[in-house]
Amino acid sequence: MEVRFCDTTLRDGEQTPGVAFTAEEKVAIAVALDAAGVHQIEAGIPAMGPGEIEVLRRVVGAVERAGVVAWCRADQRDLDAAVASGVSAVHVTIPASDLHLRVKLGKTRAWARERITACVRDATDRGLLVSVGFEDASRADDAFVTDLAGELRGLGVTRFRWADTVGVANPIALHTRLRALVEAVPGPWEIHAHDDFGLATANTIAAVQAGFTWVSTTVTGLGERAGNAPIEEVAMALRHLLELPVELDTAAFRPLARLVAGAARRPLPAGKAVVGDEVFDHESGIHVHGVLRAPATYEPFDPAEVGASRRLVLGKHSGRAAVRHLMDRHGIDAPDEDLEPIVGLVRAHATTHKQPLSGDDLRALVRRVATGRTAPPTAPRG
Ligand SMILES: CC(=O)SCCNC(=O)CCNC(=O)[C@H](O)C(C)(C)COP(=O)(O)OP(=O)(O)OC[C@H]1O[C@@H](n2cnc3c(N)ncnc32)[C@H](O)[C@@H]1OP(=O)(O)O
Ligand SMILES: O=C(O)CCC(=O)C(=O)O
Repeated sequence: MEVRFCDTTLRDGEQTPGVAFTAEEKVAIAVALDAAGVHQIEAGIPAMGPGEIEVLRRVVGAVERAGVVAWCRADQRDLDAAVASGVSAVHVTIPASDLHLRVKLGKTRAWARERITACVRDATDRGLLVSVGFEDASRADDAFVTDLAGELRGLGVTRFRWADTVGVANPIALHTRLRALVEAVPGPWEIHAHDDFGLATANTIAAVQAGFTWVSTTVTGLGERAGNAPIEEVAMALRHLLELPVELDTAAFRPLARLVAGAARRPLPAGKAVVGDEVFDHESGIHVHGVLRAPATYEPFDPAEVGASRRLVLGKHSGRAAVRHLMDRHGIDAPDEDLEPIVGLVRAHATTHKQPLSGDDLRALVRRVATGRTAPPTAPRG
């Protein structure tokens, strides 16, 4: 089974407070996502007005392989705007929880049923492909969602999105709930997870294990509040933890992450899983000792798979194997008896400077140890 990706960097990603992409940035990100092989790009919200409609038109014109979908409320005016944007697919969202229906909108479940049914009919009559999103599904009554999805499936909905809008799902309970849902209403289901408790990727994987075949992701997890499930994490976890085929160009993730980080003005953390600058660095003595024998000892996959390379760095936690390896790499020679004192100086240097040592730093420390060894003993006092 191949899992399909609907990337929403340009919709939910851009909803991150303070983030606003220009038209050029949106087109560039869409083209990069397309080149990376995502199946569908959720490119924006036509109801926002003429500016967004024009950007959507440009994205539709620029993307070659992926489908482009416009996000809509369950409102005919949003569908009008989507048609004006030139997309052939719309994603129409209806709040599913009573909290959202009653408290936020002052509406009932009957209203939701009537409204989304009318929108789906309207959209299909206009020749649009329609997916339906259940907003706040994780806090909704499962029976309501199941019944409504069953009714809508008969109207030609291409897939359903189950949204954990405020990130409150937990992977184990989610798996049970979603498996029952897929059994009751077979067909494509998409998971849209938020990361408020740091569980967006875990919940996305759990949904796939439950039978969901589409995942909603954003580059680096950009999105409302704590964000969404990061495309790079979900793709690598599907491939390596579930051993599912992932046909995306995973080497594109790192340049894509930098493109989005720049456009979003949100620096990429060095330790960001898969795409951070330093996630393939090793410093600890035991790790470097192992990696020198077999990288798999301390790496879950080959960094080359995402266009990265491993670095062995010298720091406070280094051991002799790392020091010897880096001395060899930099063409520095020293007898084995010097290794222990060199490691001691490496620790002290890293603690003082709070960064990995360069080749020149190491050379200077090796020289210091050699000088201390060969220096004549100081004369005793007195
Ligand atoms: C969980 C999510 O991420 S949902 C997506 C959220 N994204 C955004 O809100 C970003 C873009 N949004 C916007 O630009 C604006 O909110 C617009 C253009 C959609 C609407 O703007 P406004 O007409 O000024 O409405 P406003 O933002 O104040 O309130 C939201 C409106 O949408 C309605 N609404 C909210 N969700 C839905 C829905 N799924 N279906 C139908 N109507 C909905 C609300 O009832 C409210 O309409 P009302 O004022 O007629 O009662
Ligand atoms: O598209 C949907 O249906 C869900 C909208 C969303 O972003 C969310 O609920 O978090």
